[in-house]
Amino acid sequence: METSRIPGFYKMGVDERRELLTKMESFTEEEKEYLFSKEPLGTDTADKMIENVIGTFPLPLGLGLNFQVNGKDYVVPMAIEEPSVVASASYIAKIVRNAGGFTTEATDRVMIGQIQVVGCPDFEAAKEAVLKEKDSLIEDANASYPSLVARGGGAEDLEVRILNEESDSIYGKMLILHIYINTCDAMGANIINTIAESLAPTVEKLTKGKVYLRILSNYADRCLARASCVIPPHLLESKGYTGEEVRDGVIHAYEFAASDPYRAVTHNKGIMNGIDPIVIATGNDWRAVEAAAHAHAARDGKYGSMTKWSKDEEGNLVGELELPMSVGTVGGSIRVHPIAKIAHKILDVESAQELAQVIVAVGLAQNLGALKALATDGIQKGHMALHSRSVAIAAGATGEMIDIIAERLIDEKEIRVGKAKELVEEYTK
Ligand SMILES: CC(C)(COP(=O)([O-])OP(=O)([O-])OC[C@H]1O[C@@H](n2cnc3c(N)ncnc32)[C@H](O)[C@@H]1OP(=O)([O-])[O-])[C@@H](O)C(=O)NCCC(=O)NCCSC(=O)C[C@@](C)(O)CC(=O)[O-]
Ligand SMILES: NC(=O)C1=CN([C@@H]2O[C@H](COP(=O)(O)OP(=O)(O)OC[C@H]3O[C@@H](n4cnc5c(N)ncnc54)[C@H](OP(=O)(O)O)[C@@H]3O)[C@@H](O)[C@H]2O)C=CC1
Repeated sequence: METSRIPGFYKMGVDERRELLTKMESFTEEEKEYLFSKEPLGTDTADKMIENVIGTFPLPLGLGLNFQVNGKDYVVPMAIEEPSVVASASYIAKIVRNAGGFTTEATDRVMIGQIQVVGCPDFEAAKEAVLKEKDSLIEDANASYPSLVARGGGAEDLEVRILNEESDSIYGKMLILHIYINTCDAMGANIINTIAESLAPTVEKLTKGKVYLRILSNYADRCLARASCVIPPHLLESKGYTGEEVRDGVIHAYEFAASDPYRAVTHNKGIMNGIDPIVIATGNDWRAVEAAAHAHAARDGKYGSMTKWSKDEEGNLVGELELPMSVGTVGGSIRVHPIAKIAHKILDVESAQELAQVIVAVGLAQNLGALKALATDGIQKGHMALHSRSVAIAAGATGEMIDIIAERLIDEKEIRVGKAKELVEEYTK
C-alpha cells in the first residue's frame, strides 16, 4: 500500500474500514470472500492442516498503521486477542515516522541443523573424521535438497563440538554437528530436518558412533534482524510530561529490565505483544520465534532486556532491538491458510529477510508504547479503557449495550467484570 498513515481509521466502523481497505488494496473477489466472511478458514482446510479437527479458533485481525521502515510504508496485519496492542503499535509508529522512521537490517538467513552422535569409541578421532570430510558432507547435504541450491541457498558450513567431555555417564558425552543452511525465503525447519536426516548414515560411518537426534536448532542466532529508531524528545511529549521526562522514564525502565529478570520477562512480553500478532497473521511458527527470542535475551548467561534504550549526544531517545527471526514468506502453512496469504499481500514484503525486519520494528514500537505508558500515566489508563469493551462483553453485554457499559466503566473508574454485571442488570431492567 502506498501509505500506512490512515488518520482516524480506528474511529470508523468495521464496514467502513473494509471499504477503505479494498480501495487501497486490489483484492480478488475470492480474497474478499475469505477476508470478510464468517468462516475465513474453512473446516475442510483446517482438517488438512492439523489432526482431530473439530472447528477453527478465530482471533481478531487488526491493522498496525503508520509504520515506515527503511523509507517504505507498511500496513501491518496483527492477529491478537489483547486490547490496546494494535493501538499502541500504531501510536508509536506515528511518533517514529515523524522522527524519520525505523531503520532495520538483517543477516543472511542461515539456520542450524543439529546431529547428535553418541557412543563413539574415540570422540576426538570422530570429530577429526567429520571435519576431514566437511566438504563432502556439505556436498551431500546440498545433493539432498537441490531446489534450495538452485534458489541460491543450501548448506554453507559445518562445525563439530564434543559436549560433556569429562562426563562419566554413557549418556553424557556426545558429538554434536552443526550444519549451517541458508533456507532462502522459508523458515526452513522441514528443509533442515530433511537434510540432517539424510546425512546421518554417513556421519555414523565416519564417527563409528550412533546418531540419535537430527533436527534444526530453534536458536537461530545466524538469522538475525535488527531495528533501531532515534526520537527527538519533543516528539515524546505527552499531557503533563515533557519529552525529556518521557525519554528518561523509558531509559530508567530499560535499565530496570536489563538488571532484573523479574522485570525483564514482563518487558519482553511487551515486545512479543507486537511480534507474535504479525508472526501469527503471516502464518509463521510463533513458538519458534518466541523460543529463540527468549534464548537470545539470555545469551550472556543472564536473562535481560531484548531491547536497549539510551540517549545520544543530542539528547534523542535511541531504541535498538536485535532478535533471531526465523520466519518465512513460503513454506509451512503460509500458502495454505487463506488469511495468511492475504496478510502477506497487505504487508507487501518481497522476502523473508524483509518480513523479519518489519517484525522487529513492530516489536521495538510495542516496547516503547508500553514503556511510555508505564513511565507516565501508568498502563491502566490507555490499556484498561480499551479493555473495558471486553469486560462489558464478559459481563453479558451485547450489541449497542457494549459501548454504553464500557463508557460507564471508564467514567466510574471501575473497569472490572463485577461492576459491569451490575451495570448490565441495571440496563436490562
Ligand atoms: C492505548 C494508547 C495508544 C492510547 O494513547 P493516547 O495518547 O490516548 O492516544 P491518542 O488518542 O493520542 O492517539 C494517538 C495514536 O494512537 C493510535 N490510537 C489511539 N487510540 C486508538 C484506538 N482505539 N485504536 C487504534 N489506534 C489508536 C492512533 O494511531 C492515534 O493516531 P491517529 O490515528 O489519531 O492519528 C496508549 O495509552 C498506549 O500506547 N498504551 C500502552 C498499551 C500497551 O502497551 N498495551 C499492551 C497491554 S499491557 C501488556 O501486556 C504489556 C506490559 C505493559 O506489561 C509490558 C511492560 O510492562 O513493559
Ligand atoms: N522445531 C521447529 O521449529 C519445527 C518446526 N516445524 C514446522 O516446519 C514448518 C516450516 O518448515 P519449512 O521447511 O520452512 O517449510 P516447508 O516444508 O513447507 O518447506 C518450504 C518449501 O518451500 C518451497 N519454496 C518455494 N519458494 C521458496 C523460496 N524462495 N525459498 C525457500 N523455499 C521455497 C521449497 O520447496 P521446493 O524447493 O520443492 O520448491 C521448500 O521445500 C513450519 O510449519 C514449522 O511449524 C517442523 C518441525 C520442527
